[in-house]
Amino acid sequence: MALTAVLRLPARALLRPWALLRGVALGRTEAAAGIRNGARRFGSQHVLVEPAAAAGVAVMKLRNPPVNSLSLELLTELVISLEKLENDKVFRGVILTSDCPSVFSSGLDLRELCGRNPARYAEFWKAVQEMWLRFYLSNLVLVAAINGACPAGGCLLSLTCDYRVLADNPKYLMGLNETLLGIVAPFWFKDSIMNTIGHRATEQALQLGSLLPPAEALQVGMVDQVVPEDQLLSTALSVMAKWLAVPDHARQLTKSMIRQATADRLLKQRDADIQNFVSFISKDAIQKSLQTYLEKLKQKKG
Ligand SMILES: CCCCC/C=C\CCCC/C=C/C(=O)SCCNC(=O)CCNC(=O)[C@H](O)C(C)(C)COP(=O)(O)OP(=O)(O)OC[C@H]1O[C@@H](n2cnc3c(N)ncnc32)[C@H](O)[C@@H]1OP(=O)(O)O
Repeated sequence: MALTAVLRLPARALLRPWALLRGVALGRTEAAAGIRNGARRFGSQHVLVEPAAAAGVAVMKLRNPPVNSLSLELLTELVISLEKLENDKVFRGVILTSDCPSVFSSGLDLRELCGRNPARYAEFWKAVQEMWLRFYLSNLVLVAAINGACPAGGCLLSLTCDYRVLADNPKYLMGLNETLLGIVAPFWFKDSIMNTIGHRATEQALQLGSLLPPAEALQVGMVDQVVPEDQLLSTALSVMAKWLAVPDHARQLTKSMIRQATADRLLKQRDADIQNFVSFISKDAIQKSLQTYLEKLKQKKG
């Protein structure tokens, strides 16, 4: 970026060099680098963050086409983006949504679970843990505006949020379907859903690997609201306004009081959980199941 262009930027942009550096790294223009109508905007390859119409609110969009599978890169960028927002005192709430048509997130990237070496599995699982811990314990208000299918790890990501709004479309199925892939959702996936929909509903949803359409997701409490697709963002903003009307310190301490014990269960055994994952996913039978599932997904089109 030329010096003259830098000098034309508002002073507050210069106080946040990461926003500029990101723009420079991506070779973008001044507007795309983060300054549009006086509002900051930043992005990485797979996560786009822009200020919402409401003060103090950012919209974080997943953009890993075609289906926002949670690769190591996307998971890492999600955590970095959230951290930037948490460190920027301007922001108090984030609306999490998808930039890919009709899919919120297809869950963990199956290519990360197949045919890799143990070190890579361990690195990937650490990133999944990190994403969950950082989003689950974030002191920002997180509202998921779910604008597409939301299976497995995608559902987990939405469960870290304080509130979920789902667009009303029968194709937007949601749930933890791990058992249908022949794999097992770890205890902290189970804790996330059980804290949301309760014990009995979890017994069914998790064992059956249920993917629920909007009306059923609402009925069981997996989402808090189902709205027509064209009202998704405005609803998320209204919800956000209600949550932001509460003083931050009181809400944050309350959130932590409710969620910390669940997070601590993982924090106390992160390494063991990684080892468990690596040995489970490396088994021949599990690899076979996953390969078959991936093949079926690919054949679906043909
Ligand atoms: C007792 C000890 C326990 C220890 C536990 C240890 C480990 C296990 C835990 C692991 C937890 C795993 C969590 C996960 O998240 S696994 C991922 C599960 N995800 C799914 O089942 C969703 C699969 N995808 C779909 O159902 C659909 O793709 C869709 C999201 C509904 C979108 O449908 P559509 O728009 O029709 O797109 P396509 O199906 O045509 O897909 C387009 C291409 O994307 C590829 N794809 C889809 N999903 C994934 C994925 N998750 N990862 C990688 N790639 C994916 C698909 O194959 C197509 O590829 P192509 O264009 O090359 O054919």
